[in-house]
Amino acid sequence: MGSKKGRTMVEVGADGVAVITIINPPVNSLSLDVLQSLKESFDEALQRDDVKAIVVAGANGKFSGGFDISAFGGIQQGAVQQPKSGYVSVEVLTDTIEAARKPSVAAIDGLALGGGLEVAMVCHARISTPTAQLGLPELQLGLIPGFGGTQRLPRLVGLAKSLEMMLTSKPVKGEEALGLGLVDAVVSSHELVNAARQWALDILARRNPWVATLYKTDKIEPLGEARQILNFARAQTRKRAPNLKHPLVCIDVIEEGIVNGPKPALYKEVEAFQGLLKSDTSKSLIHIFFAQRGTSKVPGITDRGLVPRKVKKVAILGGGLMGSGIATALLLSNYTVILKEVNEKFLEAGIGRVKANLGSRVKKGQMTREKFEKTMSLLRGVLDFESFRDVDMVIEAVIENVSLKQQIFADLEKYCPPHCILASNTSTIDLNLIGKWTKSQDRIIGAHFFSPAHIMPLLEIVRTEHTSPQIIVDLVDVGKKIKKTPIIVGNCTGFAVNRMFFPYTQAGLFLVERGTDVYRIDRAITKFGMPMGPFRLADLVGFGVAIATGSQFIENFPERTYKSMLIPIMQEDKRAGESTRKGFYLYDNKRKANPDPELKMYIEKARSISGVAVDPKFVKLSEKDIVEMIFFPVVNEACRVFAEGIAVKASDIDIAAVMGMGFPPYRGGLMFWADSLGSKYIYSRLEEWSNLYGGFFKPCAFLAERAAKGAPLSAPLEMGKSRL
Ligand SMILES: C[C@H](O)CC(=O)SCCNC(=O)CCNC(=O)[C@H](O)C(C)(C)COP(=O)(O)OP(=O)(O)OC[C@H]1O[C@@H](n2cnc3c(N)ncnc32)[C@H](O)[C@@H]1OP(=O)(O)O
Repeated sequence: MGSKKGRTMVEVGADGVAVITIINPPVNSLSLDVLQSLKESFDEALQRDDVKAIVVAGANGKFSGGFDISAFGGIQQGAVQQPKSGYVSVEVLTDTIEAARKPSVAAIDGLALGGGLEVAMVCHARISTPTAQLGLPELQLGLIPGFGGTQRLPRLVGLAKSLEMMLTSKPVKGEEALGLGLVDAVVSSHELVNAARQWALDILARRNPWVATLYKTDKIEPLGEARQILNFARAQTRKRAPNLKHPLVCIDVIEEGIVNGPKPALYKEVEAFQGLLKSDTSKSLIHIFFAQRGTSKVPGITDRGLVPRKVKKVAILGGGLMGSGIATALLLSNYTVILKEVNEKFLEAGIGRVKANLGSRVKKGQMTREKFEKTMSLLRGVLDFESFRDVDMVIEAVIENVSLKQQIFADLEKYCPPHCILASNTSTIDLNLIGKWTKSQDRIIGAHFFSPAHIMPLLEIVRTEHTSPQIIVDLVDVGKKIKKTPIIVGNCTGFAVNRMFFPYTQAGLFLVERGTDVYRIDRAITKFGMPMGPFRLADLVGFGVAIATGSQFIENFPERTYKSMLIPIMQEDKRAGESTRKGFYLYDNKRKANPDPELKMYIEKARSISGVAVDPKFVKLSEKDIVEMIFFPVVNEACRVFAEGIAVKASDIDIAAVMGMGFPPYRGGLMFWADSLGSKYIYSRLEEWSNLYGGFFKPCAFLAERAAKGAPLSAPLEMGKSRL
C-alpha cells in the first residue's frame, strides 16, 4: 500500500462539540483518502456519546480546494479504483452527514471550492470569514459538481445566482455569500471555530434552524419560471461556448432536480460527472490546470532553493502603449513606479494613459475613487536617470530600435544600483545585442508583456545564456505578484508566442492567394475556438507592426517564410487595419467589423505579384482543411521552439498558446491538441503540402523524428539536447 494522501482529525471538546479538521496540504484537497477518513471521523463522532454536535474545518486557514484534481488522471486511465457510483455523494454526504441526528456546521476560512463547498453545503449551517472564497469552479475543468453541488447551491442561493456561479466558475467572498444565504454568519478568522461550535450547539437547542439543504424549497423558483431561467441560460451558453457540452449537461442536471426531485438528481449528477471525466474537454482542461502551475518550475533554475529578492521600486522607460500598460499592471499590485520619457509632452501622454487605464476600472466599479488616487500616488514621471539610483528593477519599453536600446542599457548600467534587474520588453530583438555595450549581461532579462499589458495574463520571461538564475527567480516572483502567468523561454527572434503567431498569419495569406475567402478562413478559425482569425487579428495589431515583426522573421527564417505582398499593398493604400478603420474588414463607429468587397482588388494584385493562380480546390476548401492548413504550420514552428530548447516543456508551449494567442484551453493547448491528432498525421499532411507548395510547409526534423517513432510531440526531449 502506498502512503496515504491526506486525512481528517477529530477533536472533541468539553462542550461536546467534535471538530473534524481536513488536513491535506497545500489546499486540503479531497483525495479518496481524505474522503474515506472524513467518513470515519463522522462515524466516530456520530457514535460517541460525548459528542453532541460537529464542526467541520480545514487546517491552516483553508477549508478545502475541492476534489483532488491530481487523482483525476488516474481515474481517467482506470489506474485508480473509485468507490462505487454515488458512494460519496449519496451514502457519505447525504445519508450520513446531512441526515445525521447530530447537527454539523462548516467553519470556512480561505477556500471552499468545488467538493470543498459541497461538503460545507451538506452541513446544517455555514460560518465563514469575510475573505473566504466560496465557489463551484468544476466547469472550468470540463466537469460539473459531483458531490451534490448542482442540487444544493440552487437551493441555497436561488437558480439564477447558482447558474451564474457554476457557469462562470467564479467564487464569491464571505460577505456576498452571507447576503446570498450561502453562509449563515461571517466572523473573523480567530473567532471562526468557536463561533461554529456555538452555532452547532444552538442548532441542537433549537435556537438556530436545523436545515437539510437538499430539501430546502424557499429559494427555488416555481417550475414555469425555473424552466424559463434554465432555457435562457442554455441559449446563452450555446452562444458563448458553442464547442462545449458540459455546461449544458450541468443545466440538465439542475433541471432534473427541479422536475423530479433532488435525490434522484444526485444519481444523475454522479453519472453525468463520470461521463464528463472521460471527455476530451475535461482531459484538456485538467492538463491546462497543471500546465499553468508548472510554468514557473524550471529545472536548474527554480529548484536551487533561491529566494526571490524583494522588488519595491520599478522604473519603466517609455510611456507608450506597452510602457503605460506595464506601469498600470505594477501599480495595481502596489509597486512604486517611475515612468521615464524623453520630453514633457510624451511624459504627460504616458501618465495620461496610465490614468485612463486605472480610470476605466473606476468607471466599471472595480476600483474606488480613493483607491484610484492612492494608486496614482505611487507613480512618478521623470525625464532623466537621476531617480534610477535606488530602483530594484527597470523595464525598458521603447520602440524596437537596436542602437537606441543599446544606448539605454549602457546608461542603465551607469545609473542603476548593481543589484537592479535590467529587463527589456522587446518582442523580437536579441537580448545579447541589446546588452552588447554593458558588463551586466548576467542581470539582463526579457520581460515580454502582451498588449494590453495590464490585462493580458501572460508574461514571457526571456533568459539568455548569461542571465543569472537569481534574476530569473526575481522576475518570476514579480510576474506572479502582478497576477501574470510567467513562462520562461530562451532568447531568439520572436521567442515562443510570436514565433507561433507568424505562421498563423502566413498560412492565412497563402490560402487567400490561392482562392480561399478571407472571411471563410476567419470564420472557420473562430469556430475552432480562436478569439479571432488571422485577418481580424492582423487588423487589430495593425499592419505597421505586422510588417515590422514580419521583416524580422523574413530575415531570420527566410527558408520558411511565405512571401506575400498583400499586407504591404494594402498598407500603401492607407489601409492599415482597425486603427485606420479599414484593413481586411471595414470598421464602423462601434468597432464592428464588416466584410469589404473592395478587398478582392488587393488580393488579385498580390496574387499576380506572387505569380499564383486561383485553385478551385482552395476555393472550396473544407473547414477542417482550413484549420489544418493554418494550424499545422503553427505546430511545426512550436516543434522547433521546443526542439531548440526555447521552451523548456511542451506544456509551456500549451500555456503560451492559450494565454498568448487565445488558443482554446478546452483543446488543451497547441501541443496537447496536436498529440490528439497524432504526430504521424500532422507530419504526413505537412509533407504532402510541402511537396506541392514549397518550404513554408516543410516539416522540421523534430516532427519528422517523432512521426517516424510514432511518438507524441509533447514527450520530453532526450537529456542534454536542450540549448540552455
Ligand atoms: C466532485 C467535485 O465536485 C469535483 C471537484 O471538486 S473538482 C475541483 C474543484 N476545485 C478547483 O477547481 C480548485 C482548483 N484550484 C484552484 O483554483 C487554485 O489552486 C486555488 C484557488 C485553490 C489556490 O490558488 P493559489 O493559491 O494561486 O495556488 P495554486 O498554485 O493554484 O495551488 C497550490 C498548489 O495546490 C494544488 N492544488 C490546488 N487545488 C487543487 C486540487 N483541487 N487538487 C489537487 N491539487 C490542487 C496546485 O496544483 C498547486 O500545486 P503545486 O504547488 O504543486 O503546483
